[in-house]
Amino acid sequence: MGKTMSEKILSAKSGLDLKAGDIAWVSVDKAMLDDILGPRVQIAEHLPKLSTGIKNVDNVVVISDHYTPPATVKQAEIVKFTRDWSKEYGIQNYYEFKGPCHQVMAEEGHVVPGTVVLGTDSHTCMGGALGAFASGVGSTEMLGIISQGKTWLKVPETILVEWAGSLPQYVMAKDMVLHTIKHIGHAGATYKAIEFIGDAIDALSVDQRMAITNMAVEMGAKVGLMRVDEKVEMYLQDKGIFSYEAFYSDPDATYCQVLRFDASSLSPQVACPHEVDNVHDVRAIKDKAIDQFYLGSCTGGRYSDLEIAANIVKGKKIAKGVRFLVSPASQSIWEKASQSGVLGTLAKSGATILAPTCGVCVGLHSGLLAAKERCLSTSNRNFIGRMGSTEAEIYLASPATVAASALKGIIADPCDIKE
Ligand SMILES: CC(C)[C@H](C(=O)O)[C@@H](O)C(=O)O
Ligand code: SF4
Repeated sequence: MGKTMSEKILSAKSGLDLKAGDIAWVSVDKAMLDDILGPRVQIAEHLPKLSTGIKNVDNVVVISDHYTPPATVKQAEIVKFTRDWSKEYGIQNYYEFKGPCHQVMAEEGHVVPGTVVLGTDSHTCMGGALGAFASGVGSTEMLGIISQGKTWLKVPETILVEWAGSLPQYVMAKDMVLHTIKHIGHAGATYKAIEFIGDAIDALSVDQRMAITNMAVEMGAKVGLMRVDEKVEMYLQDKGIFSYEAFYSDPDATYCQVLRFDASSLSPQVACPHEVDNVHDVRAIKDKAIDQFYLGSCTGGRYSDLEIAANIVKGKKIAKGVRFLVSPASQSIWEKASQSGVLGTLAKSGATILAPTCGVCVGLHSGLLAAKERCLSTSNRNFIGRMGSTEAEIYLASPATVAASALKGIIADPCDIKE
């Protein structure tokens, strides 16, 4: 009987012939610790008690991203602690102020097809766009991983999601994943793998594919996987990565569920307060007044996100009285968007450009919402209190929808744009 990508990757990393449901010790190729759930939580305290220390520091990546730039002394202390801990243990792969960890992991070449990448952040699953078994784990589990170089995992069953057809103009990958979440639900894929295939997936850039795998966890999924194709190969070559073993699901692999969608008939989607699966067509919600628009995060702050937003606002001004915050998902995206003029176009429209950070997305600093305010955001979570006041409302949408809406100060359908 054929195997899925998950079964093949975990079989290779365990040395066993595994199938969905099996539990096995699996070697971990890259362990990512972020500043919020990394060293400062149990790990620094208990690691010295383990005779092993860190099994292989080359496999450990530490990224300060939630508290950078620090907005309080406490946050600065956490970043300093994370930095000092990494230095004490000789960890070369330490990054700070570079942007959200998942974007940094991909950009710095730490996510490789056919490998197991585990991180102390739930959106680690974004790495599945590069054909890696990438997933979030807790701090205690991470302590075991860095000291043993392995962990035990149950091989997940796989839900196959096929997106056929081709996206209409201004309909994006974010709309595809919001529509998928609407059908599967915020817990419908608990401990499953979701494999995304189809012409509309293949047509996406790697940047855009990452918006989809990033939100696999918003359906409860362990991993979100996509095939390694020539676009992924080019992305990796650009990072100097040429040798790896990519795995592909067999034609006769077994799936626990198969969902098929048509991208050609998809319209812009929006997740309404206060659940990520409270998804509706924008045209059913539009005209709702919005106070703050946010273009950023590891879900919607990549270059192609900024570029489509800049193309929409070019030569225009955002609505009076609203805020349009833009935070590139990494330092290198910031540089590229600065050099290309994309950031300048956004700024000229009235956007406020912020440093690459998690802060706005997770309500730790920058862009906090006051009571009764509404935010339309390209990020991935909209639960109560996520971005500031518990009396604020957060709507999740694509970069095109956020940009088109910022021009009007209300939720607007980008497909209504007159060229
Ligand atoms: C690390 C943690 C605070 C959280 C996560 O694990 O995803 C955060 O990054 C988020 O997006 O909610
Ligand atoms: S940008 Fe948001 S979703 Fe991504 S890692 Fe940071 S806090 Fe989490």
